Amino acid sequence: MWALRAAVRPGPGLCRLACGRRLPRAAPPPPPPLPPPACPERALAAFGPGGVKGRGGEGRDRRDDDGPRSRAGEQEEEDPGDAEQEEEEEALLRTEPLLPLGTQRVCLIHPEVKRGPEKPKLTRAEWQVAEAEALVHTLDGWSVVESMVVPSKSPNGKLIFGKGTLEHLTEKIRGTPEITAVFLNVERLAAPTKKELEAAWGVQVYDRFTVVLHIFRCNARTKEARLQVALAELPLLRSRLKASMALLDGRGRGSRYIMGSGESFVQVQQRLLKDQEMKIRKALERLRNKRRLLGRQRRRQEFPVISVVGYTNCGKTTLIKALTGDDAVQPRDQLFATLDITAHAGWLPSRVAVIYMDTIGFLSQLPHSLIESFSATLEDVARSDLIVHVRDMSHPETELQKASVLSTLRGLRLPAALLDSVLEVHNKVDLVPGYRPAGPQAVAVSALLGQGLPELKARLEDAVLRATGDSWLHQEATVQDVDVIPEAGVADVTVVISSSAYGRFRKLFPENRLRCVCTGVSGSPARGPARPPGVGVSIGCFTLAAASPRSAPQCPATPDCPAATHGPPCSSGGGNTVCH
Ligand SMILES: Nc1nc2c(ncn2[C@@H]2O[C@H](COP(=O)(O)OP(=O)(O)OP(=O)(O)O)[C@@H](O)[C@H]2O)c(=O)[nH]1
Ligand SMILES: [Mg+2]
Repeated sequence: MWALRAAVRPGPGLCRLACGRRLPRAAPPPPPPLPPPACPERALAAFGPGGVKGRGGEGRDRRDDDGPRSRAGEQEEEDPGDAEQEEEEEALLRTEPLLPLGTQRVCLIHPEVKRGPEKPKLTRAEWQVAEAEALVHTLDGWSVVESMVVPSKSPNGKLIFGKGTLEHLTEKIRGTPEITAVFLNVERLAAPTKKELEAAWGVQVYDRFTVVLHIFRCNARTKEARLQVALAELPLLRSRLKASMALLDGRGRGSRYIMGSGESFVQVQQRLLKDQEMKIRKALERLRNKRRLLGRQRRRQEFPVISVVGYTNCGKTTLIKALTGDDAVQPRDQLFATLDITAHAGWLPSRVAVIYMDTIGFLSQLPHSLIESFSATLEDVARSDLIVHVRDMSHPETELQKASVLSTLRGLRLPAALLDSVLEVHNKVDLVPGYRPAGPQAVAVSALLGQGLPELKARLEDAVLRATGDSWLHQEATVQDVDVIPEAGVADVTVVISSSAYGRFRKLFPENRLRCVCTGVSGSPARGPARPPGVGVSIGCFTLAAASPRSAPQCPATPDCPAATHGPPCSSGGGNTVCH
């Protein structure tokens, strides 16, 4: 199994870093130009079903992405027991489109609340219109022919417009034959309101929920994301059922029983939807359990994980592409291009291998059921070592976007330390001439042009080391030598450390992948050149998966030191032990 080769950045800065919770991975001093990870896909094999992108891009038409890039996914497919489940899960996914295919010329109506508690803060109507237009443009063949901001007292109520406004709108829409549909920029339209407006305007009327859901449906590729969309769609199906029920009732046919079953048509439909919901939830739970399991494997492999979050279209994927050099990653200028959490291997300056997690973008007023169904996907964010919050500094609503992202992050109930250590990356500064971040907390970059990346990488490294406690040995001991053994997937770090510090080290990192192999007493080593007496203990650290500390037999000479599987047996004396 591949493992991290090196992790500790040499230099005085490390001494300041506090001790953390993970095993240090040491790196050889002055790092040579960095090669890409020798086997990143193996490293990435620990990622969830369909959630792995070793080298690969994104594309809305690539529904088979669960496969080749996800080793975990491949394994699942190989298991014949899974075939039946896969079939069942496929059956739960609806295929008919939510919105009509082909060209649509849309009239965008944005109801604006001018005062009162429903008046949105930190934003302006024209920005909200711009975002709604971007949503429409995300749809293939859809364009906006007319955008209108219309006063409204209660955009989310049953009566969105006053009588006069409604008449004016009806006249406008009916008098513009190019308009084939209306996008009413409200979160959800009640079924009767939708019906009423469609009858008045003579075209289909869509709300934000339906449009966003449709985009999600188009962009979801992994099974989990697709099932999440299917779950989020259920309220829509229920309200459609309600509407058709009202219609049937109007004709006096709503309560007719089917073939003596004791259930009316509507009751049958409701039951089927309930069954459907239960099955989707079960299937999602199955997939999530797999993802959690794989997440645990990933943590065992000790790769620091950096989650890249931010408002949709802020440049998350572009940044990951720039940081990893993965040419196959395909950022796209559209909202919700990324819907599945994907993992990408990269290297920090001192050859610390890290995993970047690309995440779904946030959106203000994201429909509730969508947030709910996708929140599990964001579980991975909660388990990362560091969160990078990417912001589009060229966007007029950048502050609102930040507020929206932070409120979503807070809703994820992240560990306080993780939330406090969020690193802000101010992106797209090439579009804001002379931009300087206000405080030292943020790093300004242009992911597209590669500006500011060296500083960002250095900051990431500091933050990762701080978070993972990699600095421990550098702080508490003197690192003398680092011997990287790539074929074994380990690094052998020799340090000089006092017995008491060594004891603390073993206490602090009981679950680590470290294996120390004792070879002799300092001053009279069993192997290698003599060391000055009283210097301390040299520890050979075998990082990551290749070592299996739990199964290693105990060293006969030093009870707290697992014995070597190679090299001479260790010995101790004079209060010191020499280990390799
Ligand atoms: N000018 C400029 N454009 C950028 C920069 N970074 C990203 N972009 C552009 O912004 C658009 C969106 O980039 P993505 O990386 O797909 O954004 P994202 O945050 O991953 O978007 P979603 O996955 O949809 O949430 C693309 O057209 C990028 O080329 C930058 O630094 N400067
Ligand atoms: Mg993206």
